Amino acid sequence: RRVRIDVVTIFPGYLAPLREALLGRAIEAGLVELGVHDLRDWTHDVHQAVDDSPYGGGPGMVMRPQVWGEALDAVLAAGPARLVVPTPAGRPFTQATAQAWAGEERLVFACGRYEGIDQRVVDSYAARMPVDEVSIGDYVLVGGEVAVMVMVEAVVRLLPGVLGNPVSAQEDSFSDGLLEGPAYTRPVSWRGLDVPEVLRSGNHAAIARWRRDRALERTAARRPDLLDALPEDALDRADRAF
Ligand SMILES: N#Cc1c(-c2ccc3ccn(Cc4cccnc4)c3c2)n[nH]c1N
Repeated sequence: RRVRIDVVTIFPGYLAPLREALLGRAIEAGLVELGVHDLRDWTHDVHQAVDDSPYGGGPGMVMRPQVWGEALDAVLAAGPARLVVPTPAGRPFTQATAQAWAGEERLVFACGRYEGIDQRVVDSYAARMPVDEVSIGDYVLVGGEVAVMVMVEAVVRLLPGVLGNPVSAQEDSFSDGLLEGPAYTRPVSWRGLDVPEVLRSGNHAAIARWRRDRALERTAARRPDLLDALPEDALDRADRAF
């Protein structure tokens, strides 16, 4: 099964890193097909204008619907797809979102800039296909390109054959609802700091318990919201010490 990913942007060069390393190999292996399109290819004026002033006033500029409509009609002509529009006002993009999208045949990402894209673009396509307005986090970026890089990486790593060691969905970090605990490798002592004894004990039950305790401790300290979101039966008696 292969996934076709198309990205429309006024900065196609911004997406070049997608063709490096792991994702680049997935593309070469034919697991992923990636198309990056310059939105300005669908302008017709000498200035290649893609933005205009916002109705109702306010700061900045808004991206014009006509150009986006022609670009997306052209890209979507290749077949049905899920349209993804990154925006600070989007629903949170989570591991669950990545899991869901990993099952799609085609994803088309519309990267906005300025203050975003005229809302009628989303509204007009939402009438005929799944359209997701998503945000990768509670901070403000200048455009959607970085968000698309994040989302494409999170999705493509889930595709069979992409990762060398295919972590199963339930083993993936965040899948048990807790943060990953600390990791260690050689040397056993480094700048006066030693690897925790238990990890070298060979006692796999003790190691599993220690790792769970560290994950619970870290989650309670850094992401208490994740603890609150755990299903009732997720924490056993030993877990409740945290
Ligand atoms: N996903 C995501 C995002 C974005 C994001 C995404 C697309 C666009 C297109 C334009 N802008 C700039 C902009 C627009 C409106 C207000 N403020 C800034 C973007 C920001 N910012 N932060 C995130 N987590």
